[in-house]
Amino acid sequence: MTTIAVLGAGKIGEALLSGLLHGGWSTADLMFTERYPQRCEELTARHGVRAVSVPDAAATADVLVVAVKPQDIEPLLGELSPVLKPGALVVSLCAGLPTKLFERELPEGTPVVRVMPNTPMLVGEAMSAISAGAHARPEHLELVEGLLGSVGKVLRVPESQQDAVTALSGSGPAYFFFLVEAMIDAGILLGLPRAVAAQLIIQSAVGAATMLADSGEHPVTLREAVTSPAGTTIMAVRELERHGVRAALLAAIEAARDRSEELGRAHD
Ligand SMILES: NC(=O)C1=CN([C@@H]2O[C@H](COP(=O)(O)OP(=O)(O)OC[C@H]3O[C@@H](n4cnc5c(N)ncnc54)[C@H](OP(=O)(O)O)[C@@H]3O)[C@@H](O)[C@H]2O)C=CC1
Ligand SMILES: O=C(O)[C@@H]1CCC=N1
Repeated sequence: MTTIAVLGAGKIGEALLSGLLHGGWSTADLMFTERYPQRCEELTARHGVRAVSVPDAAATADVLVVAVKPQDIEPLLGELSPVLKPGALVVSLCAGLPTKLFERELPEGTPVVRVMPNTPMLVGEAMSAISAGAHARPEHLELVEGLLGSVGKVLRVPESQQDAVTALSGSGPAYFFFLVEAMIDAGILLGLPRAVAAQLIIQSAVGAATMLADSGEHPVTLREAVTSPAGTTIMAVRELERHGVRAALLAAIEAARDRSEELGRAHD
């Protein structure tokens, strides 16, 4: 069995560990590193996965998944480089960071796969996009597909598209959460109890997402089916257009793409 070490088990690192465990991986095949002992104890208590040092992770794991903030990458790679086993696969989940940064800081020939996942991996519904670095071979991509396939869907993309992917699906769940939060507030505005508003909106989101995923219909067709002539929905749609919600989404996602590019350039 492949052994996986998550280097930096914060939000996404913990989501990956938890998703892998739910996807049938064994605690014996998983490990993580973290900076502070208290965080290590919390994670081990929650998931039964062991905390290790970076040298121990490098000595025992077949795959090292880097999940620290982009701003923290250099010290981690400095620690990892001298202890990395030849042939070990390095998988980066870091927004913006190009594979060439890892290849520059790690021993010559290290295979690197860049991944942009998202937090729904916690419930086995991640969308992950993967790109090979210069030394990653087909079997490395297949290994990463297998790993991430146990926590959701996986797509191969050219690395040049990863900043756009980060802005769309990496950050994407946050946009939906934001929308749900605002719609629940609208229910409060209309005088509904918060718990009722939350149930109405969350189930509507689940239903809409399931229709999008299962029907194969275009979102426009699905929206049109809700929008009755001279009815309620068209009144809401007119307000969404009047307030520039579509333009706001385009600008927001472009800003996220620009930030991803900027995070990468910071390490040139
Ligand atoms: N959150 C998300 O939805 C997604 C995040 N990502 C990417 O994943 C990475 C992590 O993001 P996120 O999980 O949100 O961030 P977090 O800050 O929650 O997680 C990073 C964790 O790594 C720890 N850490 C930092 N340096 C080291 C080190 N040298 N050794 C061990 N642990 C270390 C941090 O500790 P401390 O808190 O003490 O600094 C923290 O617990 C980022 O690069 C981000 O771009 C990608 C897709 C989605
Ligand atoms: O906000 C971020 O930078 C990370 C990357 C994608 C989602 N969260």
